[in-house]
Amino acid sequence: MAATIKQQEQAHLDDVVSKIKVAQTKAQTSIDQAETDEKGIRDNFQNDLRLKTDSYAGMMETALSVRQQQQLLGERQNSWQHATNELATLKKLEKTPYFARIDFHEAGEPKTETIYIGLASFSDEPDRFLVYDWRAPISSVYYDGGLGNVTYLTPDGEQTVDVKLKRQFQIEDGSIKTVFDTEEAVGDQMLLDALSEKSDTKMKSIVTTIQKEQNQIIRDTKSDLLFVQGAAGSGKTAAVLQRVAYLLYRYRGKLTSGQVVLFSPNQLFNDYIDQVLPELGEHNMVQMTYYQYAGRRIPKMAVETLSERFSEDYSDAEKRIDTLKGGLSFFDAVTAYANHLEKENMIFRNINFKGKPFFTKEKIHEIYYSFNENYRLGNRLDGTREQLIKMLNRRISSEMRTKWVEETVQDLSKEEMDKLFGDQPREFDSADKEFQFLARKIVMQAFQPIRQAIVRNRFLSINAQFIHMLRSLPQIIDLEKAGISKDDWKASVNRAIDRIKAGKMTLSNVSAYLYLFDKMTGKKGERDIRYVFIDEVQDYTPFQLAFLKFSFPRARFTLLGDLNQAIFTKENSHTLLSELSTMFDPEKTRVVQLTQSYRSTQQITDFTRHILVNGEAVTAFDRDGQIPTVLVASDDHAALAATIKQIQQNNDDHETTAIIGKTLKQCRALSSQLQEAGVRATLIQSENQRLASGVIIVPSFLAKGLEFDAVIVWDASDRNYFEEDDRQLLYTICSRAMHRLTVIAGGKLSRLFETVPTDEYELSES
Ligand SMILES: Nc1ncnc2c1ncn2[C@@H]1O[C@H](COP(=O)(O)OP(=O)(O)OP(=O)(O)O)[C@@H](O)[C@H]1O
Repeated sequence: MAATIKQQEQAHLDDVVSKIKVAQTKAQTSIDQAETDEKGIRDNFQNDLRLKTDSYAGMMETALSVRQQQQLLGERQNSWQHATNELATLKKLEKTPYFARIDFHEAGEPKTETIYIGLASFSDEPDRFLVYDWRAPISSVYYDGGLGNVTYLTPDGEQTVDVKLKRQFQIEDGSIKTVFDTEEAVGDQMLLDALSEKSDTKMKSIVTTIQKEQNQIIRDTKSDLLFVQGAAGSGKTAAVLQRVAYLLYRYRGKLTSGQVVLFSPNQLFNDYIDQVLPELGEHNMVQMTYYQYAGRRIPKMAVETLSERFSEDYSDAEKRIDTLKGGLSFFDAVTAYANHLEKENMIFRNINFKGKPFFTKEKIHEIYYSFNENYRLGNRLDGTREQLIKMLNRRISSEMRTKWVEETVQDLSKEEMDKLFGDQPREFDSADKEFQFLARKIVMQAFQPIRQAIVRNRFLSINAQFIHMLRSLPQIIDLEKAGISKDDWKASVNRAIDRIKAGKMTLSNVSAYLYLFDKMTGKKGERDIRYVFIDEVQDYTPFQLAFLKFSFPRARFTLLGDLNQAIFTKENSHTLLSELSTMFDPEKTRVVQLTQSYRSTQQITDFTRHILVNGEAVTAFDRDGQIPTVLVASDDHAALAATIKQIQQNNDDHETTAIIGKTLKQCRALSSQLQEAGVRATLIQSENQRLASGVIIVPSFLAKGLEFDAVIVWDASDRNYFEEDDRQLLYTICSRAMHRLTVIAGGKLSRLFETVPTDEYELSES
C-alpha cells in the first residue's frame, strides 16, 4: 500500500517537475528577449542619435530621445530582473518543489481540496497553484495543527477547514525519498531527522519543520512588541529569521529587506546566519551589533569593544554606576536634562573666521534663547541656524570692502579670474561693477566654511554638553538611592572626561551620549525602519532598548532572549521584562515562551538545565545521545592531555568541536599549547573572523548564539568559575553543544556544577 502511495506521489511530483521545467524555458526566453531588446535599443540609439546642441530645439530633441531611451532600457531591465528572479526560484523548486501536502475540506465547498506546500509558490496557469508558498495563509494549517478542524488567518479574517490528510515528503533531486502521513502538526520523525544532522558553520532554515509555537511568532502581525523568552536552543533565532522571510512575503511591495534591522550579539553570529534568508529566497535584512550601530554614529570616538567590556574589572562602585546608567530612570533623567536645555545651559562654541570669532558663543546663545518658550530643542536649533545664515549673508557686503578682499582681487591671476567668471558674460558697465562682482565671489568662497559650520551645527558642543550633563545629574537623579556616593560619581565623571579627551567612550556612556545629541539636534530617529529585531536581548540594558525605541519610532519590535543567559547584565536581566512593559502599550505587547529545546540531546539539555539554580523552564526534545562527560584532571598539564585526547576522539567520530574558554586570554594560552603539541585548532579571537571548519577555540562571549556538534568546556576549574555571577555564563557555554559535551577541569571542579545531579554526567579523573 505504502509503495503505491509513494508511486502515486512520485507520478504527481514528476508532473509538477515537468511543468516547472516548461516554466524555466519560458523564463529563459524572457531573459534572452530582454537582453536582445536591450542590445537593440542601444544599437538603434547609437545610429540614430546626433547630438544637436547648436539650437535650443535641437538640445531639447536630444534630451527627449535620451530620456526615451532610458525609459525603454529601464523597462527591459525590469522584465529582465523579474525573469531572472523567477528562473532562480524555479531552479530551486525543480530539485525540491514541495515538502508537504494537505487535504482539507472547507465548509460549503463541494470537494476536498489538495494543496502542496513548498519554499515558493508555483502556478502553471493564472490562479492554478501547483505549489503554495509556505507563507501563504492556508499553509499555516500545516504548521498549526493535526487532523480535524484547524483555523487559520486570512487577510479577510479567520477561516476554519477540516483537515483530512497531512503528508510529509523528503525529496531529493526530484525523487521522493520518504513519504509519511502524520496526525500531528509536524511529524516528530521529520524533526528528529532535521535535528540529528551535523552542525555547520552556517545556520539552515527550518521551513519544513516549524513548530506550532514557533509559527505563532513567525506569523504575528498584530504586536508592537513581541517578546520571545526561550530556553537555550529553543529555536528563537531560527524562528525569527523565518519571521523576517514571512513579513517580507506578507507585505511584499510595501516592505523591503532594507527596512528590517536585526541587532545581533556579535559579527560572528551575523556570519553564521547570513545564508538563511537567501536560502528562503529573500534578501538579507540589515544586520548589525549595537556596538556597530553606536560606533558608526560617532566615527571619531573609539567605542569600547565587546571583548574590552567583558574583560574589564569593575569595582563595586563602578558596577553600581553602570547599573544606574543602564536603567530607565537614567533614560528619563537624560530626557529631563535635554528638555531643560530649552530654557538654559546649552553650551555653544564660537564660529571663527581667519582665526578670530566671527559669531561669538555669547551671540549664538542670545539668538538661541531669543525664541519664545514654545520652541522645542529642534525648532530652536533650526531657528538659530536660519538666523545665523541671514546674518552671514548680511555680512557679505561689509566684508567686500575690507582690505584683504581688495588685495585678493588685485592679485588675481588670469586663470583665477576665468574661474571666478565661469560662464558669466563679462560685460560690466564700469570697472567698479567688475570689482564688485569679483569681490562678492571671493567673499562667498571665503565664507563657505562658516556656512558649513552653521549648517552642520558646529557651534554646538556635544562633548562639553555631555560632561555638563554628567555633572548635573546628581541634581536630577537620586544617587543615594542607587547606593552611589557623590565622590564615586565625581570620580566616574572624571574618568569619562579623561576617556573623551583620549577619544574613547565606554558602552555605558555611549547610548546616553547619542541620545543627548539626538535630543539637542531635534533628531527623531529613522522613520523608514519598520521592523527591529533584537536577538539576545538579555544583554541589553533598558536604557539601550529605550534608546533603540526612540531611534526607530515607527518600527515594531521583536525581542528574543533567554533571561538565563545574561552574560553582561546578569542580575538585572530579570527586571528587564517589567521595565520593557512600561515602554510599550500592554495591549499591543505579546510575550511568547518557548520551552522546548531543539539543539541538544536530552542528556545535554538535562545537564545544562541543572547548572541554573532556579532551573529553566525547558523540556528536552526526545533525542538520545551520550551523557556529558566531566573530566577532572590532577593539574593543568593533565587537563591539556585530556583535552587533546577528547579532540582526537571527536575527530574520529566526525564531530566538529568547539573548545570554549572563559576569556580570550585563556583561549590564547590554550591555542599555543595545542600548537606546541601539534594539534590543529583555529583560534577565534575577534568577532570579525570567520567561523572555520574543524576544531575551533572560541572565547565565551563570542560563542553566543552559535552551536557545535561537540563542545569542550575548557578550564572548568573552581579557580576559574566560582562566583555565582558566572553561573549563567557557564550555562550559555554548555548549552552550545548539540551532540556531545565534555567538561574539563584541572584541579578541583567548579562548585557551580554541584547543582547538577551526579547521575546526569559521567565523571572521570586523571
Ligand atoms: N522547528 C525546528 N526544526 C528544526 N530545527 C530546529 C527547529 N527549531 C530549532 N531548530 C534548531 O535548533 C537549534 C537551536 O535553534 P536556535 O539557535 O534558533 O536557538 P536559540 O533559541 O536562538 O538558542 P540560544 O538562545 O541558545 O542561542 C538550531 O540548530 C535550529 O536549527
